[in-house]
Amino acid sequence: MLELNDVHVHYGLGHVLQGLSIRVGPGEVVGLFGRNGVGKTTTIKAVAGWLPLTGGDIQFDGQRLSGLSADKVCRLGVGLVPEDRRIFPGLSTQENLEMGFMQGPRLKRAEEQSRLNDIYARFPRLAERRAQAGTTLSGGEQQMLAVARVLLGKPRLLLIDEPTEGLAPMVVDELFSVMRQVKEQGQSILLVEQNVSRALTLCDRFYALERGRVVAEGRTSVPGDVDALMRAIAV
Ligand SMILES: Nc1ncnc2c1ncn2[C@@H]1O[C@H](COP(=O)(O)OP(=O)(O)OP(=O)(O)O)[C@@H](O)[C@H]1O
Repeated sequence: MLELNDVHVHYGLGHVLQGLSIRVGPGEVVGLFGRNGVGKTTTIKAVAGWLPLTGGDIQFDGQRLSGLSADKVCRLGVGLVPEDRRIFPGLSTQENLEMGFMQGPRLKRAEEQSRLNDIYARFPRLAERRAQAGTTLSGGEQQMLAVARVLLGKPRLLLIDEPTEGLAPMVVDELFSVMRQVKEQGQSILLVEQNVSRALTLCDRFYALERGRVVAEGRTSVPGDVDALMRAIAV
């Protein structure tokens, strides 16, 4: 479904992704792990069309993503939940959610309403706070809002960057349960997460990165693969 082939990304002279090749299959949850600064966020941003490639290519369902704008990538069914959540100041929770419709194909008002109702049923705390300014929600609620906003567009692939960073254990549980539901509905996820052991309970497969390249990969169901991952990312 998603395929990165020999991808290179530079920030000026900094060669951050140095020939990265990974893939995500339909319905799969794939973890991207590694120490700070190895290029995980850069990978997510490159897929989402936020950063240009300096080499290689990215395919999604047989279509070339590299070179497309972030907007076009989104319309093809790739939803990004960025690390910094991007809650719009001055907008209510509901208005923040509705921004999720701006990026996808144009929908009839009735379809938008029905998707909003589904989201509020799944995220009752957002329903209770629909009129509250998005930036005044708690960290956990803001993260739920960022995930819910992307889910409104019904992407086939979600890119989720460190969703649980700085959140209380109960909120982390909730987020993992939301991601599990997403998986059960057949949507794919490429997940960057510092809480590796927790992420492994959700992921089907994983990659470990080191200096912008894959140094280990495998399946969570294979203990030897997990051991190799843990060795690769040990500090
Ligand atoms: N806008 C930028 N300009 C210059 N260098 C950057 C920029 N963004 C990231 N980098 C550098 O690129 C490298 C990879 O960063 P990236 O954010 O992809 O790492 P990461 O694996 O996601 O790390 P972390 O776990 O700390 O978020 C780092 O050395 C970082 O300092």
